[in-house]
Amino acid sequence: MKLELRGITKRFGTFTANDKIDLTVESGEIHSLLGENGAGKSTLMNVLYGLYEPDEGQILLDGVEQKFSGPGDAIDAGIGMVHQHFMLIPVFTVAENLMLGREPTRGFGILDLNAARERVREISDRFGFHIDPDDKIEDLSVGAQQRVEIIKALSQEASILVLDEPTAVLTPQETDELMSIMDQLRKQGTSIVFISHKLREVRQVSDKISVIRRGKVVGEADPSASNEELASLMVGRDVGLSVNKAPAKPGNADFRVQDLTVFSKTGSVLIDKLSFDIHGGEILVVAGVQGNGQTELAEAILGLSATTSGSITLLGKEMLGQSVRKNLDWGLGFVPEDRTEDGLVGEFTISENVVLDRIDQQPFSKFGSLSLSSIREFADEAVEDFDIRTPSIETHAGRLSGGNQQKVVLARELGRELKMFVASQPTRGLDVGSIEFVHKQIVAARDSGIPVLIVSTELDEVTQLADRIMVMYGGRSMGIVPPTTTREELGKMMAGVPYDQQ
Ligand SMILES: Nc1ncnc2c1ncn2[C@@H]1O[C@H](COP(=O)(O)OP(=O)(O)OP(=O)(O)O)[C@@H](O)[C@H]1O
Repeated sequence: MKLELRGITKRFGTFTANDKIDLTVESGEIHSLLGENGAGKSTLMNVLYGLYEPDEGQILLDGVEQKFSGPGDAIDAGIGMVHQHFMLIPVFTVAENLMLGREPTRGFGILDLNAARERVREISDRFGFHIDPDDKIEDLSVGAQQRVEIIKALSQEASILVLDEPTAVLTPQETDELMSIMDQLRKQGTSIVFISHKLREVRQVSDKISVIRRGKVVGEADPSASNEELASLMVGRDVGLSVNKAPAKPGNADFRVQDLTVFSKTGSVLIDKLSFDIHGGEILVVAGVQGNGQTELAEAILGLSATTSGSITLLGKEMLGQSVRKNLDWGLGFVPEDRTEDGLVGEFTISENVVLDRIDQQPFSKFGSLSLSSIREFADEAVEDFDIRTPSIETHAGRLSGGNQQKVVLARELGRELKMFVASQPTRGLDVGSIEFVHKQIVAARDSGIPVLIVSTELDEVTQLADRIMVMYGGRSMGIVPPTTTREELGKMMAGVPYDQQ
């Protein structure tokens, strides 16, 4: 089915998020939308999916104008959307989730469980998804859950599929699988609108690329264009795609982890007698396929893990067994993996979010009362320094684009005196210009002389940012290696082969 968006304008108050956007997606075409954080990509897709009513403009499918008053209408017209945060019910099976189908208010899509099972099998076989209709969602990997979302959309006869940053949460292998699924879907005539900040993927999979900047389409790019060309078209300036940093000048081993063991609620071992240290003025990047203990390591440092043994010390002080609050007050800057769950309070304003856990401290509180001018001043600086695209510092954080939410968290955590900085997936969802900026900030934190621990699944980020790399597999370290280690060697470590046995 051919999709045409003509002159779509969407305003939020006085702010124009989409400004007369024209976009044509041919039948069986993969059309990528490229644009910096806050450019208006998700807003445009929400208009297409009936979540927002445009202030101006038309949506045409095969030349016929559509009026959507909600997602139900868009689904009926053949539009499917795979959200970044999945809409599946974890305790139900794949087939049961399909039965629930559609939007909650619209009742059931497929009423008969056997029919739903059959539908899952048929679609899964046709595209090689390897999904069993009786699998429980909570038992599936993130990649498999995403395939269930795609099955759900296809079971509703979607002929236009919107994938909004689908690879942000995937492992490299899962990303490859998704790319080949997209290719299959295209061959069978499905049109796909693909949103990603990863230029390599966009170039690999697209038939066409449209670039959006500040709410306007600023041009089309050829998939054969170089990463540098795409980046500068997107951001409007040249972007350094590699990290510029002087060699580390490591000081003392300020941060030490000794025999750290972390247990799950059910008693299984998530981290197994892990020992390593990080020197002041050094960046250690913890690499590995998601789910090998990296998240648990970050959480243990913060003070979130319930059952642990061993020790974690920063400048000689034991952190394990302390409350989160104590560890933050001691000088730990912490960026969690999931900004919307753990990093921000969506209903609070940007000003409130940048001072969140320090609101009762100097200079934000004086003699027991809040100093609104200090809070405002700090928030203005954060917005300026971190280039947070927002109508105002009084905007609710939940209203910001994904990448800009991440910048709010980073601004808060880097904007104070730190003794150590820990960040999980610090550039997830960020555009290339913002990644360049965040990497500079991380290097600056290192150069202030503190130990820095970064958890990342992006190999490019791992090798560019690290002074040393620790690869985790099955809750253990497969070795601590220099950033010059080859991708092949790192790949083997990620698959569970210790460096000294290669
Ligand atoms: N409901 C809303 N109310 C007010 N402003 C909004 C709302 N939704 C989006 N915006 C604003 O519209 C702009 C575009 O946001 P959008 O989410 O479309 O960007 P994006 O291109 O998808 O960015 P990212 O790559 O960071 O996900 C942002 O400045 C955002 O703050």
